[in-house]
Amino acid sequence: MLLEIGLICLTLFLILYRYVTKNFDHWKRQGVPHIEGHFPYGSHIELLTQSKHFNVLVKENYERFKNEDFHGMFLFGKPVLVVQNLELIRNIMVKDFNHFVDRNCAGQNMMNEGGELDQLWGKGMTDLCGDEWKKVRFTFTPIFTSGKMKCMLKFMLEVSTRLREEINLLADNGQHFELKELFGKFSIDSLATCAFGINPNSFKEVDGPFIKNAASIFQVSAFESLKLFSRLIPGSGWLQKKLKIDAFKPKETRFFRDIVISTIQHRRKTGQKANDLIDLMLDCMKPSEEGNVENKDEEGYGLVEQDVNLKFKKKRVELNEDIVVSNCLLFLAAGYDTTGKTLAFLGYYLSKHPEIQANLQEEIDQAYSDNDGKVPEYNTIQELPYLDMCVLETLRLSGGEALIRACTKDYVLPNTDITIKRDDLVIIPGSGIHLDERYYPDPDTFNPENFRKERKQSRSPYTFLGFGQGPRACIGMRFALLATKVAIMGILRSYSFVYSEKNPVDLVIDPASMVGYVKEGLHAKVVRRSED
Ligand code: HEM
Repeated sequence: MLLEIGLICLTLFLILYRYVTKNFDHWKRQGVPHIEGHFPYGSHIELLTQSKHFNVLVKENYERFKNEDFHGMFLFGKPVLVVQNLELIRNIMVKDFNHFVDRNCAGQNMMNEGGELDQLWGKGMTDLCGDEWKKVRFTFTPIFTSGKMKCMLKFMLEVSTRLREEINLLADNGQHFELKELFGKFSIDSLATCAFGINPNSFKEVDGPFIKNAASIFQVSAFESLKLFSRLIPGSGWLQKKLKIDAFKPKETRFFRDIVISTIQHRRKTGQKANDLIDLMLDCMKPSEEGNVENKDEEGYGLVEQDVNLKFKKKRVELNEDIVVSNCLLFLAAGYDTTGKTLAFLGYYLSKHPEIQANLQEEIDQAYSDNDGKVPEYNTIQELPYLDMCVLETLRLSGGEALIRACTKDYVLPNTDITIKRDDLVIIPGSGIHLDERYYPDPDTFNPENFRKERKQSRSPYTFLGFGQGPRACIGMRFALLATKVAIMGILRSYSFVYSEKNPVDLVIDPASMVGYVKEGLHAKVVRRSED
C-alpha cells in the first residue's frame, strides 16, 4: 500500500514538475534577455516566501534590463514579457488594445475558481474578460464622469469635516500618528458615504467592523497567497470550485457583500434615492437599446490616453445583481487602500518638504479667498495647478505598479520577430518607469515641478502610470483625485504636517500589502498654522 501511495505521489510530482518547467526555455528560444525559471516558483522565490513586494522585484529587474526594450521572466511556469520601451507600451495599452483586452489569461482567472465568494470577486471589473468586461465597463463609465463627481463633492465634504475634527484633536495632543491609519478612515468613510449613503463613523468607532474589515482585505498573508497560487496547479482550481473553497478573505468579503445587498434591497423597498453610486448603478441595471456604442472618456486630465474607443455591439442585456454587488465590493476595495496610501504619502512628503507645503497652502488659501472664504467649486478643486502637481508627484514616487495584461489574440511585437501568443502575460513595469532618471531627473526626490505643464508635455504620457493607461485604466481616477484633493485642502487650510523622527530612514515596502505600503508605516504630527 505504502509503495502504491509513494508511486502516486511521485507521478503527481513529475506531472507538476513537467507542467511548471515545460516552458522554461521559452525566452531562450526567442532570444529574449530574461531571468531564468526555477521549479516551482519561476523567476522569483521571493513571491513564494513573501520576502519582497512584487512591485519592488519588477523595479529591480527594470534596472537590470534598463537598456533593453523588453525582457522575459516566469511566474511559476508562465512566461511573462516585461515591456519597457514606451512606444511598445503605447501599442499594448492603447493602439493595439484589442490584442490585450484582459488581465487574466483564459482558464487562469484564479478568482473564478473558488467558492461562491471568490466567484463574486471574479465578476468585478478588474477580473472580467472580453465582451463581458466591455459591457460592464461601458455601463459603469457614466457613473464616474465629472458631472456625477460634482454630485459626490457634498458627500466628500461631509467626511472631510470629520477628518478635520480628528486632525484638530491630534493637533491638541501633539502626538505623532500613523498617516494611513488616519487617511484610511477618511477614504473608507468617503467611499461608504458616496457609494451607499452609509456613515461607518470610522473616526469615532476605531474598532468598528467597517474599518477593521477594510484594513484587512488588502493585507494578504503568505498562507493566503499560497492558497490562491495553488490554483495554478492543474486540476486544483476545478477541485476548489467543486469543494466551494473561498481563498480570498471570505470573512471580510461576506461582511461587505451583505452590506451591499441590504442597501440594494432597502433602496428597492423604499424607493428612496440618494443619488449616490449605488443609485447610479441600480439605474444601470435597466435594459438599454441595442446599437453601436462608444466609450469615450471625458477630459481625463491628460493623464490617461484612451484613443481606442470601445466600439462593439451592445446586446440588450441587463446587468444582473451579482455584477452590481461584485462591482460595489470592488469599488470599496479598489478605492480604500489606494486613496488612503496616496494621502498618507502626500502627508509624509509635505512634512519632509515644508517649503513645498507652504507653496501649496498659499494656493489653497487663494482658492478659498477667491470664493469668499467658502470651499471652492468642483472645477476649481480639480484644477488647482500646484495641488494637482503635488498629488501626481506623490503617485509617481509612491505609486508605480506592475500593470498586467493578458494577450487575447496572437500579436507580433512591432519591429521584432517576437510573437506574443494568446494567453501569454505582459507586464508594464510602472514601478521602474516612475523612477527612471531619463524621464524624471533626480527620481527619488519629491519634486512637484516634474508635473509642471511644460515638463509634463515634454515627456511621453506613458512615463506616468499611476492610474494605468488605455481603456483599462482606473475607472475611479476622477473620484480618487477629488477625494485626495478635498481631504488635503481641508487640512492644509488650517494645519501643517510636521515631520516625525519615528519614520524609518529607508522606506521598506511591505510584501503583504497589496497596494505596496510601507512596512513600518509613515508618521507625522500636525500643528495649527496659527501656531506655526
Ligand atoms: C489614488 C487612488 C487610486 C489609484 C492610485 C488607482 C490605481 C489604479 C490602477 C493603477 C489600475 C490599473 C490600471 C491598468 O491596468 O491600466 C486601476 C484599476 C481600477 N481601479 Fe483604481 N485607483 C485608485 C482609486 C480607485 C477608486 C476610488 C476606484 C473606484 C471607486 C477604483 C476602481 C478601479 C477599477 C474598477 C479598476 C479596474 C478597471 C478595469 O479593469 O476596467 N480605483 N486603479
